[in-house]
Amino acid sequence: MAENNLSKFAGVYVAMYSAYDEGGKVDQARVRKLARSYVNTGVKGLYVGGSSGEGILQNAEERKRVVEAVLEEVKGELTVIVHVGANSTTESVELARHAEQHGADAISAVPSIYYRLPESAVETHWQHMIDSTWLPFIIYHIPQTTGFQLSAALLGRMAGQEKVIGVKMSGESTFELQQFKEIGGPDFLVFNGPDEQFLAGRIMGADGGIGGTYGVMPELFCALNRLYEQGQREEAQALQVKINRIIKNLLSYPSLYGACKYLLSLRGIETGQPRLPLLPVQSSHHDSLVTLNSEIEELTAQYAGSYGEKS
Ligand SMILES: CC(=O)N[C@H](C=O)[C@@H](O)[C@H](O)[C@H](O)CO
Ligand SMILES: CC(=O)C(=O)O
Repeated sequence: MAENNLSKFAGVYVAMYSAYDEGGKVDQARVRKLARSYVNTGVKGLYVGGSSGEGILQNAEERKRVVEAVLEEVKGELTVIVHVGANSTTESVELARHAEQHGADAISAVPSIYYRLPESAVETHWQHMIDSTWLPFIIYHIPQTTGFQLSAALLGRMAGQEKVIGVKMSGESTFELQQFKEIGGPDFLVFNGPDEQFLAGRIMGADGGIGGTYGVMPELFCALNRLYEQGQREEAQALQVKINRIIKNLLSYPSLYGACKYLLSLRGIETGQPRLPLLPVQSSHHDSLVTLNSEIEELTAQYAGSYGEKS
């Protein structure tokens, strides 16, 4: 099994936003349209219900409706990883079983948040999810938001299980990323989290990336990934710099997701507003986002010429 994991799962994954109607309810038709828009961009798959997907701001029924819509739309065309982490273990297990029943390719989870849990509690939490399905499991490590530091010892114990195939490394240290790869071994997948460091993460051993801003520029991240794989270091670095100007711009709005969702709406893909407490974009920001959208589209067209074909 282990050898196939790398080829089955390595690659670029959009951490997909959720889509709501104008009243803020999960809108399955909109979710499907958004998921469909990523087919043929070159991405390997979708990561559903994570940070960008606002899974922790939704109740279990809403999360299930998002997952069902994505899987009905793109199952078999894109690899779908479902984030099932919820604060209670029971709810996480329920979501894990649901993801399996509906044909997800893998599940993933953050630790339970709010309580400052000892490592043994987080381990138990994850273990219940792992044991509840036959699906591969990917740890979601994002210490700057969860406060949980994944130790080398716990990672080692987790990676030693056949079902635990990888870690999404959203911490900012590429040294730690490299250590995770070393602990997990060559067949253990490490996904780069910080989009701003995609290239750095790949150089230090990441097998791909899962990121929120990929959702508004998937082709650019696929181009970056290909430049890295083809050994075109200077071109890859130049593209990462251009991408980072876009990300820096996106991070200047009241919420990153509000800005990204507005960009999508400019392309005819309506996903509603982010959920409070994540702030919506304000009308005073519309003009600058229209300009940013044109910049992204120009850059995408530029790179489509030389690197846009799916390899
Ligand atoms: C902290 C956080 O949410 N990190 C995300 C995932 O790892 C990234 O995709 C960022 O949203 C992105 O790098 C923009 O800073
Ligand atoms: C960014 C990311 O990976 C997430 O939104 O889950």
